[in-house]
Amino acid sequence: MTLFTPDLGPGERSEPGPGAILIPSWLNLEQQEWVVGQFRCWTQGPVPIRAAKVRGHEMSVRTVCLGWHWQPYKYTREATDVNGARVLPFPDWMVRLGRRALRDAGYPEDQVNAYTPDTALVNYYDASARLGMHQDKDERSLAPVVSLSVGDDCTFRFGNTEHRGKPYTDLRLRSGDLFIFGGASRLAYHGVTRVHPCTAADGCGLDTGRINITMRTTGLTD
Ligand SMILES: O=C(O)CCC(=O)C(=O)O
Ligand SMILES: [Fe+2]
Repeated sequence: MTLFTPDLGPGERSEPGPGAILIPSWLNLEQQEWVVGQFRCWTQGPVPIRAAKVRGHEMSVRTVCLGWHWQPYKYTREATDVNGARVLPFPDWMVRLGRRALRDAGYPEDQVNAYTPDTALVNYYDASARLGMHQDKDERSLAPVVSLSVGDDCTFRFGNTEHRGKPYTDLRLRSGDLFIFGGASRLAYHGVTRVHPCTAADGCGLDTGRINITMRTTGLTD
């Protein structure tokens, strides 16, 4: 296991894998707190936050979706595995935020402007939640996935595109960090091996646990 611990200042970009970009403290505390406020609204419904079931087993992570509802192996407009309600729309501000993420990561302006994510998976991890190694491949588009974290730190395992095993790199994602799965890393295996309780930045808006938002492009039309 390698531990990727670049000595990065806030906002400094690094590339832990080809096309994978990490920018620490990309969101400031005020923005983090605002995102947490949005999260609290999203969890109120119409589709409540829930633990998805993968092959009959509840995940330890709980998820609420925007734009399209993710259930293992597919996206639907209605949360047919929860209460049948239509998920909240994908907010315009999140499209703008996604574009700013790509711009700050160094993407060319034409790709920045073309970036139009249409779904977000918003995960909540309590202190014991984990996410096994997987690829984000239920989307038909290979547009980059933009990930934002708020709250407690986690150990994020960033692997290879072939299988769940080594080589992988363990890196610490902290409150406010931006991570992008693009280019050759778009289909890299990844997971969360642990959450580090009581490490959240003071003032981030979340007392316990961790929120992660991944915005994605489904490639689907109604
Ligand atoms: O929580 C994270 O940092 C990653 C989340 C993730 O991989 C997913 O929702 O597919
Ligand atoms: Fe993922």
